[in-house]
Amino acid sequence: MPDVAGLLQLHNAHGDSAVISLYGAQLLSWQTADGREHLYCTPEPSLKPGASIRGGVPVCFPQFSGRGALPKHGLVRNLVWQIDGDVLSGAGQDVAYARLSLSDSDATRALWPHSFALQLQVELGAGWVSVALNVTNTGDSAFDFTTALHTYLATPDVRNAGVAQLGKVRFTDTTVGNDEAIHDGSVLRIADETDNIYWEPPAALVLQQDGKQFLQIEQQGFADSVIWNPGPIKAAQLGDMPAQDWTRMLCIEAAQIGHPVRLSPQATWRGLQRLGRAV
Ligand SMILES: O=P(O)(O)OC[C@H]1O[C@@H](O)[C@H](O)[C@@H](O)[C@@H]1O
Repeated sequence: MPDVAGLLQLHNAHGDSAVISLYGAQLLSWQTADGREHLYCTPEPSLKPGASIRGGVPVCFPQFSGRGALPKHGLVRNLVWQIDGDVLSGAGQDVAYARLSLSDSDATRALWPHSFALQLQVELGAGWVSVALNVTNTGDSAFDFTTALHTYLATPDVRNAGVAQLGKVRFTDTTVGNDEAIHDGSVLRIADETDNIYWEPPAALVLQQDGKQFLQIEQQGFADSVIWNPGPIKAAQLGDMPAQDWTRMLCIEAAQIGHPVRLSPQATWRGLQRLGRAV
C-alpha cells in the first residue's frame, strides 16, 4: 500500500476489508477474510503532479487510454474526490459501503467543456467487492465519453495465470499495430506484454492460477474488456513499479470503448465491475 493521504477504510461483518484513496476514488486494496490481498498496488507510486497511482482500480473518464485528444485515461484518476453520504463500515455491516463523488471544475472544463457528476460506489460483501461508476450529465447539451475501471488484479505469478471464459470473441491487439483477430476460445496465457481490447466479451470472466479458478470478474453496463500486462521490457520502463512486478499483476478492465456513450442532459449512465473469490 503506497503512503498516500486520504485513505478510507472499509470492513464488514465477515472479516473482509478494503481501502479506497480519495485521490482518484481508487480502490487500492481488497482483502478477503483469509487475509489474501486481491489487488496489486505499486510500492513506488509516482509523485509527479498529475500522476495517478499504479494499482487498485483507477477510474478512466471521459477517455479510455490515448484514444482521443485528452490526457491518457482522461481527467479524473488524479483528482481528489469527496466522500458522499454515510460510510457503512464495521462488524455490524453485512455489506460495507462507501460512495465518492466528483463534479466538473475549472480544471476539467479547461480540457473538456462539459458539466458532469460522477459517483463511485464501492460495496464490500463476504468474499466479493463491487465498484460502480455513475456518470450524470449535469449540463444542457449531450456529450460522448469512453470509460474504464482499470482493475489491477494481484497474481502470485502471472506466468502461471490464465483468463478463462473469453469464448470466441473479437479483439484488438494494440501491441501489434491494432491487429484484429478472433480469440480461439482457449484460456488466455500471459508470457509477455499483453494489451488486448476484447469487443463485447462475455460479462463474466475467470482468472485462473495454476489451473485452478481463482477469481470471478463480472461486469454490467460496460460492453468491452481490456486485458493488460506490460511484460518485462515495458515494466522496466514504467518507472513507478518494480521491474519484476509485471509477474505480480494482471489488469482485467471493465471498459466502454468501441461505442462511446452519448449522454443526454440529466441522463445517468452506470457501469459496474464485481470481483468475487472463486468457489
Ligand atoms: O500507464 P498508464 O497510463 O496507467 O496506462 C497503462 C495501460 O492501460 C491500459 O488500459 C492500456 O490498454 C495500455 O495501453 C496502457 O499502457
